[in-house]
Amino acid sequence: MLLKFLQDHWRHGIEILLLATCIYQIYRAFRATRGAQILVGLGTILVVLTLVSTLFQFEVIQWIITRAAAILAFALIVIFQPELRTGLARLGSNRLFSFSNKRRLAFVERFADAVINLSKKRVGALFAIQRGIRLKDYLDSGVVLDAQFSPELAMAVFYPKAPLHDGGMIIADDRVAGAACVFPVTERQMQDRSTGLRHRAAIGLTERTDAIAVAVSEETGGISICENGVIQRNLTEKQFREKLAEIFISGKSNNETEPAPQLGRKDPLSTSGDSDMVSD
Ligand SMILES: Nc1ncnc2c1ncn2[C@@H]1O[C@H](COP(=O)(O)OP(=O)(O)OP(=O)(O)O)[C@@H](O)[C@H]1O
Repeated sequence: MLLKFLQDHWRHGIEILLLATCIYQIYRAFRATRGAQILVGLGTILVVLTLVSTLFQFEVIQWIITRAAAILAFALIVIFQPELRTGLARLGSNRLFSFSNKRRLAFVERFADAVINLSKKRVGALFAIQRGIRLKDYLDSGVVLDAQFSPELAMAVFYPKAPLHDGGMIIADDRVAGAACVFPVTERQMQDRSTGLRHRAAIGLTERTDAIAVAVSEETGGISICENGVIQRNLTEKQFREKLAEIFISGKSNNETEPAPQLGRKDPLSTSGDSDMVSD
């Protein structure tokens, strides 16, 4: 009986699985974009209208829906062109870092040390770490460096009176690609009205790309990490190291919460001990 059912319907099963995977991947790629809510709203209206008109046989509404569908599809492509670009770029990106595991581990240690030192000294900073999607357009807005990343270099760049402190640093393949880069600021309304431009730029960049953004607040020393347009603010030193390990070493996305290996806590620039971050 069960065998017969499987024989008759295995194609449908695979079809449903394929469709569900596609819809989920498209949803994942577009969910952080500006037009996602509008699309969901429009889709819901269309589905409800179609169901109601079919159920009650409202012929005029059915006629309008069929005629309008093609025009609507074309209009949506034009209206949501920026979102489509972002979404398709995310879809094509493998979200992996192109450098080897060993180099990645060494970089994560150095990067964590750098951010924690900046935080302790309350030096404001913004980093973007490139993954699958290239950040070339944003690099063009700043100054190209192509240098080995080190906590000392990060401190020198973001030191308040340094010429390159304004803007963000782009890190690609564990090297500093450039600094003083301008990132796109999110257009979303923030629940927390105190979220300034640095943090909005971190959110904006990760909405449009698969990069990881890290911001250090000049005001409070708070460390924030941003992935897929979702910001986690005021992380403690331990939380920050764990989050980095989760992203770089276990390769988890920001919704997956399995504990990650903890990184070391050496602190080459700081004179103080291993205390946790100052929070807002
Ligand atoms: N679009 C942007 N791209 C990159 N960096 C930016 C951008 N906008 C602002 N910044 C950087 O952020 C700095 C501080 O901006 P602002 O004070 O509004 O941010 P904030 O989120 O309140 O951060 P903080 O807590 O450090 O004050 C600016 O001096 C500039 O260096």
